[in-house]
Order: sequence, then structure tokens, then C-alpha cells
Amino acid sequence: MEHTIVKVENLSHRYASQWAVRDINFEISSQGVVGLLGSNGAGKSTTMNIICGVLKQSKGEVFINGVNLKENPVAAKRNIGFMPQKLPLYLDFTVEEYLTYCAELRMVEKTQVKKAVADALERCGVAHFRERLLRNLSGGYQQRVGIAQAIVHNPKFVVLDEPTNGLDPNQIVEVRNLIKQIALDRAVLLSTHILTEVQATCREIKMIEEGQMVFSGSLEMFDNYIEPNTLVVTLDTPPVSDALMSVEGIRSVEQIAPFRYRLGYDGEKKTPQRFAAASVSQDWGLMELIIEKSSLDEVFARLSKKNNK
Ligand SMILES: Nc1ncnc2c1ncn2[C@@H]1O[C@H](COP(=O)(O)OP(=O)(O)OP(=O)(O)O)[C@@H](O)[C@H]1O
Repeated sequence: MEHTIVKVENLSHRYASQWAVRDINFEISSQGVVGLLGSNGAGKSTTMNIICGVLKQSKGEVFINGVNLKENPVAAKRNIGFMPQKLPLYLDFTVEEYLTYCAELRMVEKTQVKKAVADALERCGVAHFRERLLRNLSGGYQQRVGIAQAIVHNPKFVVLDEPTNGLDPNQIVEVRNLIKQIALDRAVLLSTHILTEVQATCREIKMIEEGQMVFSGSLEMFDNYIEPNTLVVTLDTPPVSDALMSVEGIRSVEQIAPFRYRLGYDGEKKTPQRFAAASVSQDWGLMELIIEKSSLDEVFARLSKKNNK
């Protein structure tokens, strides 16, 4: 059963005199990928560094699996895995030596290290490269090892900072699949600038702007954040525009192709249904009716205060 694995309460952080994060509250549940979005300088890294225990917050509390990170950092960190943007790889180590070193750093019990390393190698699809030097792996495989070091101690919560940065399209698909797979039995917080990545991997989104949380909800809610209130219809035997306007709730008509129209409407749920009924009763030959959605980029721009200035 799902439960809360990360709880952030009234989190604020100040560098010298400037507040980078102001009064952020959120929870993350125990499974699935949560996307952390925000423009440059929004406060994502600051937030991630605090919830990974790398940076101590000025105010507020972070609980990992119920353990207060500030008060019990060692116990809380047993359940945190972190893959920073710049991978902390020692290039002269073999994959297996490196993961063994990471397991020891993460205080995996001595008798369990071998098994923990074998599991991480297997899960991240790098077992066949266990004896290869890290410097001789491709970018995609180095990224897999980066993910393996984040899960080697089997934490309940993993933070990945821009994990597909610099990869080629095939490697991107593979790493995204791996992320989805490791999120089947743990929570993953994924920071990215790439909105298609969010669409491909995340079920929930948190967006930070100017240090404050401006959105927290499902991918679907994010998708529907701006209702463009337009329909696109294809009519085989269209009437004159005035007739289309006569349907209650239709506010504008724009012809975009010979049989295709974009109709502005009042946003009422019933209006598209009313339009479909009118098309049938008046024999306009309705072939297609699409309620248009905003793109993720438009939603991002709307939520980003900077872009609205
Ligand atoms: N060590 C620091 N000292 C002073 N100010 C900092 C420091 N680190 C970050 N800041 C400032 O805090 C704010 C938030 O920065 P942060 O790095 O958390 O944003 P970000 O969303 O991760 O941005 P990016 O996507 O560019 O990495 C910015 O205004 C940044 O300039």
C-alpha cells in the first residue's frame, strides 16, 4: 500500500541575504516518479540538496519515512539515494569496485555488500560490464551506473537530477525506462528541464518558481491547467459560419482548412455536446470533434512568473 515517504514542512532557505526557497510544503508518496520543474534559478537544486541532506535548511523540517532529517541525518539518509547532475564517478574504478565502494559508504552491512552490488548491477542492466573501467563506458551506461549507486543501499526515496542530460535519443529511452522500473517499488523525484521527459515518466508534478511552489498535482491536472476553450471540428457538409455561431455557447468561428474549423466556446462542458447534437440534427456531417489542450510548454510558461512578466 502507498504511504507518505517524504514530508516537507514550511521549508525555507536563505543564502546570505537572499531567500532561495520560501515556505515550501509538500509530500511524496512511496511509489512512482514525481517531476520537479522550474526555470533556471527557481530553487530546484536548493530544495533537492536540502531533502537529500547535502544542505541544511534555514527553516522548516524534512521527514524521510517519518525520520526528521535534521535531527537524525544518519538514519534518514539510509532511505535516500541521490544522483547529482554531475555524476560522482571514479573513472579508474571498475563498475563493480565502484558500486562496492558506494555500498560501503552507504553503510550497507558488510555481509550484505556483495548481494546489494549484484542486485544493483542486475537492476540497472550493467551486470555484463561489472569488470569494465568506468572511463570505458558510454554516456548511457555511465548514467546507469549513476542510478545504480543511488539505489545500491535499497533506499525508499531516490532523487535524480537531470538524469538524461547529454544522452543520445536511444539512451534517453533506455534510461527513462530504467527510471520507471526503479520507481515501481520506491519514490523517485526527478528534476528536469525537458517537458517531454516529464510527460514520458512522471505521474505527478511539482513546480517551483522564485522559491515558491506554484503547482503540485497530477500530470493530468498540469495538462489541463489552462483550458484553451477551443474545439476543432471537421464537417463534411458545413453550413455558413453564422449557423455554427448559432449553437449556444459558441463564441467564434475560424476556418483552418477546407472542412475544418476552430471554434471558440464558453468553456461549459455542455457546449461541445450541444455542438455535436446540432451537427447531427442539422446534418453538417460531423467527422471529428477535438477539445483542444494546451501544450505542456504553455502551462509551464503560464506558471512561470518570470515568463509572464
Ligand atoms: N551557494 C549559493 N550562494 C548564493 N546564492 C545561491 C547559491 N546557490 C544558489 N543560489 C541562488 O539561489 C536561487 C535558487 O538557485 P537554485 O540553484 O536552487 O535554482 P535551480 O532551480 O536549481 O536552477 P537551475 O535550474 O539553473 O539549476 C538562485 O537565485 C541562485 O542564484
